Amino acid sequence: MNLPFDFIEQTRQLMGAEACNELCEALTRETPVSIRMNNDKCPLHPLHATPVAWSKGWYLDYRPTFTFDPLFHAGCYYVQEASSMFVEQALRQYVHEPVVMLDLCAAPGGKSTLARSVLPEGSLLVANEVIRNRSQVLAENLIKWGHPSVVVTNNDPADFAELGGVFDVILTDVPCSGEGMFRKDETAVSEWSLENVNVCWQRQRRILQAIWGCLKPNGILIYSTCTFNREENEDNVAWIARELGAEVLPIETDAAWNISGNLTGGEFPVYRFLPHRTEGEGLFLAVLRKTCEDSYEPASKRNKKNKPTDKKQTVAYPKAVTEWIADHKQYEFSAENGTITAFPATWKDLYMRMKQTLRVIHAGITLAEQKGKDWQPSHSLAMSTQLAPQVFPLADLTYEQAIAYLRKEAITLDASIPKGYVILTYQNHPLGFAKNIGNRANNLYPQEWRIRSGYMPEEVKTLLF
Ligand SMILES: C[S@@+](CC[C@H](N)C(=O)[O-])C[C@H]1O[C@@H](n2cnc3c(N)ncnc32)[C@H](O)[C@@H]1O
Repeated sequence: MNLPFDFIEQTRQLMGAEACNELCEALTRETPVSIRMNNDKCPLHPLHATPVAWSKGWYLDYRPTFTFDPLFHAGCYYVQEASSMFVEQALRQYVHEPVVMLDLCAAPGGKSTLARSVLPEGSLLVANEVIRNRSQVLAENLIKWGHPSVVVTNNDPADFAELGGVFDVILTDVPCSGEGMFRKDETAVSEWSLENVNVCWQRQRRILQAIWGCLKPNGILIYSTCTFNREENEDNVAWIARELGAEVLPIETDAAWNISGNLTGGEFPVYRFLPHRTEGEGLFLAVLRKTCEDSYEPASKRNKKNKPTDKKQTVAYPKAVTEWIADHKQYEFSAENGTITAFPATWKDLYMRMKQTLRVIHAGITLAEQKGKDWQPSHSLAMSTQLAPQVFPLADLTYEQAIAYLRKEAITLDASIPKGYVILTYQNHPLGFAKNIGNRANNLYPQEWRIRSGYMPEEVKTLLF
């Protein structure tokens, strides 16, 4: 890999010649493979793996063929590079009560799925992505993760102003110049320039400025990038503290983790993962508490004339559908435009406001979609940790059948499986629904999520337990 001359020069100035050389050498090495288990679905330890010290993640000694691992599609784990898992420490050390958290720049969903596993039960997570096709990937990953207290939106940061200062925690994992991704992503190297670093730090400030009023006074901001330069990191943290009004908070760490601190001589604590010192990609993270008292008033208070809501068609639906999830009394149900959704009742009012002001692309559990006179159970229900046991018959698939199902190919089930909607599982983990009509079963796997590759690796390495 040919690192840009200006990058080497900038890094040498920041950390000195020796550290810069070590970093550049580390950027030529193989990227470690790491995953995080979804403990709500699969609380197992992978084999041939070592724990990530600052998180509940695992480094694998081998590289599974994730696309061809049915458990990956079942949401049993997420493939995430290890440094990013440090967000877990920030949340565990500063969030102890149920909160409303916004992950503003969330796609593809690594830190959102992590946050959803770590937040105290009773919390609501709003995961947002401004780029439309990336927001679909975000929704897919959060649906597979299966937690019901999630809203996925596709909005520009400025759109959140109408909601008001409703968030206790905001994570801004901002778009950056990506120096920490150089060994993972060659385009990060080819697109890097000093001009782009300038564009990035200014864009990051605009994003922070736009969302700051949505954070409650005393709320927590987690600021992170995957780049090394000071402009996008320490300089931006100093700017947030000074211009927006915040104090920078420390995170307790273990010296053995080899995390580096502030490289600019500033007094405030920041956490840098440098690939020559820690086993992972580049990450910068800081935690701030909002000290200024200002936050946005919700739009309904600022302006009595509320935005007109979409004229959604509400329809009647069979109450039996509500029993497809466990603890259904904890949920509010709505049936709009041929889709039945269950959403945690605690957050009903906020959810209504989000539907009025934001582009919500997924929320809670999508239970069923209307097909003629029939209510067809949704994939989101199959993926949900709240799926009620014993409502649908189960059929456990062989590896070959599971891959065929995930490719959305036709499948035939054993004659003992009852007709009607069936949950197909692999190693007892739900993969999705099929409608068994006897001589064959209609494959209800979402078309857009299917495995597209016709290739089957000669040696299939899946995750080992
Ligand atoms: C570093 S990535 C997020 C990675 C993600 N947090 C994760 O852990 O999987 C930054 C994200 O910000 C989005 N983004 C780009 N421009 C943006 C903007 N102006 N405002 C908000 N987000 C933006 C990008 O599309 C990208 O998905």
